[in-house]
Amino acid sequence: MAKKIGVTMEVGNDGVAVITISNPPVNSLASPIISGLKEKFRDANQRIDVKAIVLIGNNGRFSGGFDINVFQQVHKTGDLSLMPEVSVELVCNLMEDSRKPLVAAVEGLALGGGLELAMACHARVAAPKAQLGLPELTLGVIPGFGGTQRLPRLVGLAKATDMILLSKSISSEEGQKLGLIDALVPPGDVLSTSRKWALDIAEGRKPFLRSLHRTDKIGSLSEARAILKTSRQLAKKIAPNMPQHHACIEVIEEGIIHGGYSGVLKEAEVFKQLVLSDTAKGLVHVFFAQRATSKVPNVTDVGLKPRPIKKVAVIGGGLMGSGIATALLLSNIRVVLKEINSEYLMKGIKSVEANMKGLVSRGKLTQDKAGKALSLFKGVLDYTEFKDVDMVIEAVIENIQLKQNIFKEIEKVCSPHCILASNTSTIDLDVIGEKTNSKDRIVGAHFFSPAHLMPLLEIVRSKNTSAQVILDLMAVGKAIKKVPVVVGNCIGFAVNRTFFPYSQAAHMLANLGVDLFRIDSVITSFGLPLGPFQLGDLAGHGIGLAVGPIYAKVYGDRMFRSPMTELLLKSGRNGKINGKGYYIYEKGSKPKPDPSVLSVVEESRKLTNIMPGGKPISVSDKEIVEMILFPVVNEACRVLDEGVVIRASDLDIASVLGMSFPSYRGGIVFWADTVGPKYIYERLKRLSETYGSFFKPSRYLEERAMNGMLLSESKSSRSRL
Ligand SMILES: C[C@H](O)CC(=O)SCCNC(=O)CCNC(=O)[C@H](O)C(C)(C)COP(=O)(O)OP(=O)(O)OC[C@H]1O[C@@H](n2cnc3c(N)ncnc32)[C@H](O)[C@@H]1OP(=O)(O)O
Ligand SMILES: NC(=O)c1ccc[n+]([C@@H]2O[C@H](COP(=O)([O-])OP(=O)(O)OC[C@H]3O[C@@H](n4cnc5c(N)ncnc54)[C@H](O)[C@@H]3O)[C@@H](O)[C@H]2O)c1
Repeated sequence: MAKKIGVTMEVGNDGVAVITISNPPVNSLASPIISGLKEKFRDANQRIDVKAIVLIGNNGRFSGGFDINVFQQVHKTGDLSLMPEVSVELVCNLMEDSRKPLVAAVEGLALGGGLELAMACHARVAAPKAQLGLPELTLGVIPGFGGTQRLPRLVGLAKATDMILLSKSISSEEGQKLGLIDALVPPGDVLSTSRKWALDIAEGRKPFLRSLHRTDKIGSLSEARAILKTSRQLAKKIAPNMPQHHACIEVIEEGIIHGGYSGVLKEAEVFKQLVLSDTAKGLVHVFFAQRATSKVPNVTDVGLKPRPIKKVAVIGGGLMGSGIATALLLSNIRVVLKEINSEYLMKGIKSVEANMKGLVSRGKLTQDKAGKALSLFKGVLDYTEFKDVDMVIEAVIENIQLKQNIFKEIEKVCSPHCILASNTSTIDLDVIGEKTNSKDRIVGAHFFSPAHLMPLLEIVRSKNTSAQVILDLMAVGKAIKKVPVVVGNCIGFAVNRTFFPYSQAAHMLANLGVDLFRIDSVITSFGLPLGPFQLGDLAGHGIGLAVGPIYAKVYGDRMFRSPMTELLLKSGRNGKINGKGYYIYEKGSKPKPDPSVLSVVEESRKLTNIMPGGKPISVSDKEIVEMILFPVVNEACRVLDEGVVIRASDLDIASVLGMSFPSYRGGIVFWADTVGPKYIYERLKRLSETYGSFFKPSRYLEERAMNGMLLSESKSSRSRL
């Protein structure tokens, strides 16, 4: 059925014109909606039978804001004229300055431009639990329909800057306490109350308030300056590489000093500059890339329905199993946790409890909800409880035989519809399921540590996994608030495989004489939260040593073998776990670079002996970024070439959510396309001539560079999924 897009107006016998936005699913403000709104407001203002106006969104959602597809079109074409003029003509002239009162009837959500339209009305009536916010900064822009000026005037400057800079939405209940919402009424009464409110304003029983004209919540100039100073410090901390946070504060300040209308004009100007920034391009790409992961050919488009998953068994209560159990419990899924003996079981149960406690102490979970989640949890030492579980997630130590035996056992005790998932990081799923007759039910559920916090879930599909099982796991992933990305079966899957050259390149640079703390600092300035050495400390060097040979077996032709990890472990440094790695870890303080680790580095340098002429190489910060991240791009090319991901943007999302690659750079492939495949190819070629095959450009990269194609272009990519 075609989507019904448009704006309608109906005038009732009471003289109230109800203007309705219809653009499923979120009533986004696409161009026809904006022109429709202009037309209807003009019409309502001219008609003598209209005394007052109510603005509402169709199907219980006010509006999800400006149509983000338009940003994407502007990015593709560079044509800013695609952005309609809204903030003055529609929002100020036709709405806020209208002679007839205007009330917003807010249901479901009012986000971005949606909330901005509501704030231009003369009152707001809302249903309970509606979501209100200005999330524009997450898209690399600032609110552009007057939100930077009206929100501070309605809720106060401190709260408004907090909501805008952190893109935090609030509920309509909180909105009412703050003064953003004038009345909170049951869902069925929103429209009737709004009509009455609009008439009350028209007939002088309620005040005719124009948000932009208000000053009562702004405070004195010195108070405002103090708040903006704190906001600038916050922006520097949370978004050092992004322009929109600072730009937004400047725009808010303009309105404080020179008045709201002046602020609106500056807002429109800055908004247009930011739409074309690289940051906006990256973040808008990530917005759509994340949603695209829900579309899996032959899985989500063949009429299958996800089956309900109510009870899950987790085998292994170590680091991963306890995190996975926590994530499931938090979404009200019953969990049985199986361990090998009561001591380990108690440890696993305590870890789950500690995870919950951590969330409560950080204000992310109420004590009540934690208690409810734990009431769904049971520890076991045998398979009795497995007979009625809908899914098993195996998270025992990385041992092929052990996993094979476990799958053989659970196949016998679980029901024939039960999904059999493994959280393995490195073992081929076909091998894990080798001893079973249920290969279609075997699937990888690859979580990232800590599993209850990290947002990515790689769903690993073997050649036998059924579409129904993939769909069910996608639904569970969403239910536990992860972003599921379906990937193919290979060593390292999509994320760990793409990023295995990350630490190896760092080791090569360190062995070439570059200071390892400088490497970490250059990479964090680029935007990754941890440099490769600190990341190694966090994961634990024992894991690095165990996994190395597995990768070497398959990708040996492009590995840099460094003795540094082994030397590090020999010197008693296993990273954060034992308080000592490249950095020193002390409770309550930030990791400190440990100068005494340099003797380990020196020893490694002697053994590898790769410094040209025995002297440290001299490299710029830019070269460090390239030498570390271009090999990652090179591996990403192989992942695309082999069809390990369905589309390039899936790898972008996986890199952002699994490796914390900066979202404002759009993910690993998007960033590489911004830099240019030809440039990356030429740099890698030069590097491979100097430093060997670790840097050798892949065939896919070479082809794209030679043909002037982007890495993300799908022409020759062959998905194996
Ligand atoms: C000038 C102004 O100041 C500028 C702006 O207003 S910029 C826009 C500000 N608004 C936003 O950032 C809100 C973005 N949207 C969201 O956060 C969420 O989509 C939501 C909370 C509205 C709904 O979430 P949810 O129900 O989980 O649905 P979700 O899957 O995200 O979206 C449903 C569909 O609507 C689309 N959509 C959501 N918001 C959209 C928007 N503002 N524009 C265009 N499409 C949008 C999604 O792309 C998705 O499309 P698909 O089905 O084809 O993949
Ligand atoms: N550590 C990570 O960052 C990470 C990330 C993703 C995936 N993984 C994978 O997750 C799995 C578990 O890793 P981990 O780091 O949690 O290991 P871990 O050593 O912390 O925990 C493993 C647990 O499994 C238990 N166990 C062993 N045999 C068992 C059996 N027969 N029945 C029940 N319990 C049994 C052990 O007692 C132990 O508590 C591995 O396959 C690993 O590759 C690890």
